[in-house]
Order: sequence, then C-alpha cells, then structure tokens
Amino acid sequence: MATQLSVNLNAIAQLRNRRDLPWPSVTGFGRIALQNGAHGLTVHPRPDERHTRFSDVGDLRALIDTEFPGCEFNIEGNPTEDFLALVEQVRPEQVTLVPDDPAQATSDHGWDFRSQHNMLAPIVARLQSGGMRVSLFADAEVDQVQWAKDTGCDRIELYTGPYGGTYANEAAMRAEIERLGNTADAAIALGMEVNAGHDLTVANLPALIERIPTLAEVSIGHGLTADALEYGMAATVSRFLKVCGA
Ligand SMILES: CC(=O)[C@@H](O)[C@H](O)COP(=O)(O)O
Ligand SMILES: NCC(=O)COP(=O)(O)O
Repeated sequence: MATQLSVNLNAIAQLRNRRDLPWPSVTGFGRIALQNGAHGLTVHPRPDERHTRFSDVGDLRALIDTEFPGCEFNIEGNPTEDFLALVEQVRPEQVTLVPDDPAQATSDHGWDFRSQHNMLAPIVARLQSGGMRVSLFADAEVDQVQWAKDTGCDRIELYTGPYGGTYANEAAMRAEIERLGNTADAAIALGMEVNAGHDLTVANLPALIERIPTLAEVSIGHGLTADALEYGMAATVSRFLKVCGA
C-alpha cells in the first residue's frame, strides 16, 4: 500500500500573512493538493498564529467536508486546553500532538515518552473517545517506543528533521535512516502505525520509504511548497505522490 501524502499548508499561510490580503489562498492551495491526489491536509495552528490561523482550520474542515469527503484533516499542536477545545470542535480525522513550546521557531523534537507517557495517556484517550486518531511526535529513539505504546496512541510520527538536514552528507543520511527505520520497526512490532514528517523532500523521501515500506503517512509542507513555487502545486503534488508509490 502506498504511503499517504498529507500536504502541510503552514508555509502558504505564512506567505499570505505578509499582507492584509486573502492571497495566496490557504483553502485554494489545499483544494489543488486534494484535486491532484493528496490524501489529506495538515496544519499546525501555533498560539501566535504566525502562519495557520484558527480561522483557516474551520475553512479547511469545510473544504474537506463539502468537496473532498474521504480525504483527511490532520491538525498538529501542543495539547493545551485551547488546542484540545479547537480539535474537539473541528474533529479532524487525525490529531498529531507535539511538545512544542510557543516560542519555538519550529517543531524540533519529539516527546520524552519515558517521563511524559502518564501525562499523555488521558489526553490520547480523550481525543480517541471523540473519534480522532492520535499520532504522537517522536524522535528516532528505539528505547522510547514502548513508553509511546503505553500512551495508547494509534501512531507515532517520526521527526525527520535530523534526516532532512543530512542532504550534503551521505554517511550521516544513512545513519539517520537506520535510526528512523529501527524506531519504526519497533513501533510496528508493538502494533502502532508510523507516520513521518519534517524537512522531507522529493529527493530524500525515496530512501526513507524504501527503509520503511509500511510508512502510513508523510506530512510535508516546507519542501513541497518550495517546489510548488518552481513547478506549481498540481505538478509538485503529483511528483511527491509518485515517490510515495501512488
Ligand atoms: C510537526 C512538524 O514537524 C511540522 O508539521 C510543523 O508543522 C512545522 O511547523 P512550522 O511550519 O511552524 O515550522
Ligand atoms: N509533520 C510535518 C509536517 O507537517 C510538515 O513539516 P515540513 O515539511 O514543513 O518540515
């Protein structure tokens, strides 16, 4: 089965926010992505609304519900009460919980499951009782996987930022792929599914999928948006889908 592609629209929103104008349209680019075969859309509405705004979240839910039933909405964020209230109102198909501090420039680490699994478990159960699949952002650390399982989550999302940063160093890339692959193997052996995301590109994705053929979903924004500036969103989504085996 092909790895599903969820297009992250944060970068489109960040470009839009440069001016008090409605273009580039977040829903417009989301529509192009879904029209061209993306399985879903991802956003990470951060507390400062630096890119995706809370209003975008409702607009994208309406887009999927009215024009693309069967496609999925994935909302990422730190499980503050405000975030949990937002996702319980919008009911995305998947919620990806990340341990981001509001001041972080971007997501740059996964959960410390060893020390946080007891805190996360009731939040996971609360979201699952609302019909949402729960994925937890995870570093490529095999010894954390059992603790991740103990949260009751459906999936982990492998943080692939360190892998994305090895684009100029073949040996480092191979080492990161093995770390990611070993972590994925451990998660799958415990009955969890595995997503991946952060700094993935059409260049580095093939080797990752070759090592983790059962990768359920990749969520990609920065690198995909960079390509879309050069090739257009429709052609770019098609290029990524081909790499995903669609
Ligand atoms: C969780 C993750 O790695 C990304 O999905 C995240 O959305 C990146 O956030 P920014 O787009 O704010 O860098
Ligand atoms: N979860 C990763 C994501 O949604 C997009 O990350 P990036 O491709 O913008 O680095």
